[in-house]
Amino acid sequence: MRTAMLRSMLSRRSSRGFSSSAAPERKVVVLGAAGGIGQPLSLLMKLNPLVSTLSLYDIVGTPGVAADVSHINTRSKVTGYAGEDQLGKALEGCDVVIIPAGVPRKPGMTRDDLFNINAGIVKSLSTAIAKYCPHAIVNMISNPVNSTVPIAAEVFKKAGTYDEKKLFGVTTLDVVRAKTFYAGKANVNVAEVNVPVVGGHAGITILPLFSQATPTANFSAEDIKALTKRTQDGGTEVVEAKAGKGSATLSMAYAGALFADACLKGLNGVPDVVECSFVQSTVTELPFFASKVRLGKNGVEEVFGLGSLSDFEKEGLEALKPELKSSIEKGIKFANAN
Ligand SMILES: NC(=O)c1ccc[n+]([C@@H]2O[C@H](COP(=O)([O-])OP(=O)(O)OC[C@H]3O[C@@H](n4cnc5c(N)ncnc54)[C@H](O)[C@@H]3O)[C@@H](O)[C@H]2O)c1
Ligand SMILES: O=C(O)C[C@H](O)C(=O)O
Repeated sequence: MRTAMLRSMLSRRSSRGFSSSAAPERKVVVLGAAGGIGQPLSLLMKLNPLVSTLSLYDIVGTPGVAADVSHINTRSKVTGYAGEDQLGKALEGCDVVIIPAGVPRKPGMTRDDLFNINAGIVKSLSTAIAKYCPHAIVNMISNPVNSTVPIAAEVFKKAGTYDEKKLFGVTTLDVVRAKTFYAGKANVNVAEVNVPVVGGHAGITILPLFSQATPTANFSAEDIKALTKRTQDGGTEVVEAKAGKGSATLSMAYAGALFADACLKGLNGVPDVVECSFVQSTVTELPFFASKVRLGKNGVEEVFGLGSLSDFEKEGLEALKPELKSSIEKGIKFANAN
């Protein structure tokens, strides 16, 4: 897609209520900016008129990405930071921190197989966030999200900076996929489709609520089962197609940019910004759970309940709880043991 088209698309989405010159100053940082997700996500954040300062951090490779992205003639000023000694500068004054830092899956792996490497990365980045931008909104992309979000929460609690309204596991890609697959099957305009996706972000913990999808479609139980499975296995579909060269990067960058844009709109006081996200929750007995949330000036303004579920979805909900509970507990245990 040509840059002008992308820019106009994003600015139409983003500037509701603001021209870019009237929008408040907002600093956004991408941690892991030189990676497969980080690079296209940095591009999309550069196109977002709600961003005034774009900070790009990675352990290596960020100067090149930052120089490249910085030539795009949009509002934000871009700075690249490479290596741990520059992490503080990258984070200072940030309103939104987006974290796609960490290793991706290869075929045959589960997201939990990434825990051993990514848990440590997320823990050290969260420690730095608590120190340098304790009031920032955090968008966690690094897998396994079901564990990395609880890790960040524990780190922030220990540092005395935890604000449950400001920590988000990014599950937007599940919603993006559910919308695409539903629209394709129903043969309706995907731009008009809405599907809540709840639970977590791994396998059966991803629970799309097709009974609440709009516009409604008359699908058989078998169709719903197949759509649910395809949504749950969407990440694996990409991992297998990439055959060892990583997982979803482009669709994830799109989803990450959508979610960060929603957070910025919320911060800027745009009303009725609602997205699904994995947050601290009392919707079920689990301490973290993805559901629809309303975003506002303080981050999460309201966590919505699940609404009415079909019998199939009720079964899915009960089935996902043990796995999600154990992934959450694994994250909490790691953060407190190390
Ligand atoms: N939430 C989701 O829906 C979703 C979707 C796709 C991928 N992911 C996850 O996102 C993560 C990144 O995927 P990718 O394809 O971009 O991987 P990648 O390997 O292409 O990029 C990761 C980047 O992180 C950087 N990095 C490593 N340690 C770091 C640290 N301590 N600080 C800063 N940067 C660091 C690497 O240098 C690299 O540039 C993976 O864990 C993947 O599973 C999540
Ligand atoms: O599947 C993965 O490992 C990456 C990501 O979580 C996804 O859903 O695409």
